[in-house]
Amino acid sequence: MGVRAPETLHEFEAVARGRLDPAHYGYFAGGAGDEVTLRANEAAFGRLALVPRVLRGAGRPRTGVTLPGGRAAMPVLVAPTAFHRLADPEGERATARAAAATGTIMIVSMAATVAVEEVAAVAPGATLWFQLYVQPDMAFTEAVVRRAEAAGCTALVVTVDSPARGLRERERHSGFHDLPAGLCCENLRDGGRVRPIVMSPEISWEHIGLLREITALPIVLKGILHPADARLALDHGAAALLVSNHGGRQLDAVPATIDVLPEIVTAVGGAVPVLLDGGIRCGTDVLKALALGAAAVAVGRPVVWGLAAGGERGAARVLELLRTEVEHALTLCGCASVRDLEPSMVRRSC
Ligand SMILES: Cc1cc2nc3c(=O)[nH]c(=O)nc-3n(C[C@H](O)[C@H](O)[C@H](O)COP(=O)(O)O)c2cc1C
Ligand SMILES: O=C(O)C(=O)c1ccccc1
Repeated sequence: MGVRAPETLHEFEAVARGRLDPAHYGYFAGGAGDEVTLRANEAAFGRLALVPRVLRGAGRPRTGVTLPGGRAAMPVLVAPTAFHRLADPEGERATARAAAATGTIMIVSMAATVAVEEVAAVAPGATLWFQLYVQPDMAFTEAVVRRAEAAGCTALVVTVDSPARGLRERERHSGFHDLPAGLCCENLRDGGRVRPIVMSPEISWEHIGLLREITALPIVLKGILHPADARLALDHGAAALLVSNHGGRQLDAVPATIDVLPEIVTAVGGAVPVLLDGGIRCGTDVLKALALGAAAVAVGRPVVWGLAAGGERGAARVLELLRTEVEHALTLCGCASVRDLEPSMVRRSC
């Protein structure tokens, strides 16, 4: 039997599933509650159609984008996901090298299993942003921010959809409870111990104000779904917003991200870039989000599937697949760059 290399993101998931410990697969794949939102993210893209333009003589499209935290060669970033060493022994080192090879930005999770300094050191060509859960102990939060700055991260992505952890049945049933011995959240080391990540309902806009004073890094707020919060984010000095429902892992029954994107884009009114993650599984999904006003998107699980299927090469292949699919779809839509996409090129198909 010939073993063909995976050629789509869904094929990468199938290969990863076969290679991962079932408990770890359950952790990566699962969502919260009945997984309504998890399914909705992908399904909502399926209900949208692209309407191409013709005869524009656009030439070979440029896929690059410029964002507050730097430039990316394609409008697809690596979303922050925890625990990459469960998928591959090199963990986040491999992911960062894959991101560097594709010329895109990796958002390093606060819950990474390799320290941010080491991720930066082994992937010198990578542009890294750091994802932060604000910890109630602001002195410790500041220490983590300083580490990210010193490691060379160029933006701070503050996750705001997690005042508590989502209730994840699949994770529980598949038997994932904790990291195995030898692995820990390296960015939470504090002297001789590793602190647990606290998801606190006490975190408020005041903390975002404090962060603004602590750091000069651009702050991206991740997990905005309500237009009123998008406006508050602008008032509090956010440099960009990331429309996200945490891949359906926090509150179940929230809308698919692509369905709320237009409202958020309208509320922001061009003041800052709006990014989106959740359910992006191919190049045309990327074009749909960009046409509806996203400046870029991010992918979470697909990168983990690449990593589990083939380490650094697998993760790089997933990102390269997306890059070529985006370039090809732009060509077929008559676009010279991502800036030529506009809302009239997307319609509901059912
Ligand atoms: C296994 C896993 C771990 C995640 N860990 C984090 C995290 O540490 N911090 C964070 O802000 N978001 C985390 N997320 C959410 C992702 O950043 C992102 O919002 C989501 O995965 C996007 O959906 P997608 O997987 O459909 O692309 C995680 C998601 C997954 C699947
Ligand atoms: O699993 C997650 O989605 C996540 O965000 C997380 C947060 C802290 C530790 C581990 C994972």
